[in-house]
Amino acid sequence: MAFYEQEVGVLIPEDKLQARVRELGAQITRDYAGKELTFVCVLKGSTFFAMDLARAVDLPLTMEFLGVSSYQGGTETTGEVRITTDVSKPMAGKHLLIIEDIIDTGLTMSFLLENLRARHPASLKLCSLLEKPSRARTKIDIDYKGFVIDDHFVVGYGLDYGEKLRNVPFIGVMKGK
Ligand SMILES: O=P(O)(O)OC[C@H]1O[C@H](OP(=O)(O)OP(=O)(O)O)[C@H](O)[C@@H]1O
Ligand SMILES: Nc1nc2[nH]cnc2c(=O)[nH]1
Repeated sequence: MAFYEQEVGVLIPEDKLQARVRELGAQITRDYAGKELTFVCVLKGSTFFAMDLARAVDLPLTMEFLGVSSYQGGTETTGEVRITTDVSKPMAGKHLLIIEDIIDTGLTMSFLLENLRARHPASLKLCSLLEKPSRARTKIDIDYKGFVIDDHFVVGYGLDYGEKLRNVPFIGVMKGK
């Protein structure tokens, strides 16, 4: 029995996740053909998704990582978004695709879009595995979207509960919460 089975129920199973990742990868491959694409992966939550998606994109892409934190390990946003790790190169003139795990209130992405736009990229688009529209506090346009979910605090496939459970292989919900 896996360590998480007693506390985590399945919301989106692994095979459905992987199939959707392959579809998104194919779409991104078509849309960015002939362009130099840079993934801006948002730490820490998007890492599992970003690694699988990168392998599903048939283009010579560049990977950058940008750390932001606002939940501080809890289940409610603090409302204060902080950059914890910045990208390693200038972003000016590049075709950027932000890779995120979830758009919930939208506060993190609103901050990030403004921050990256100010660095004058050639283009800036957003790919998010999940969207939770019921809790949106600001409108975020998602160019590539995996799944729309109801109002659950989800875990797994990169998403944490108190910094744990990121290595659960599916998108899950906490049982009894
Ligand atoms: O739309 P919002 O309400 O702003 O929530 C979305 C953000 O919350 C999570 O990050 P978190 O601050 O928990 O950091 P982490 O990715 O390191 O877990 C998640 O990875 C998103 O970046
Ligand atoms: N783990 C986790 N982090 C989040 N950050 C914003 N929404 C969520 C969520 O549902 N789960």
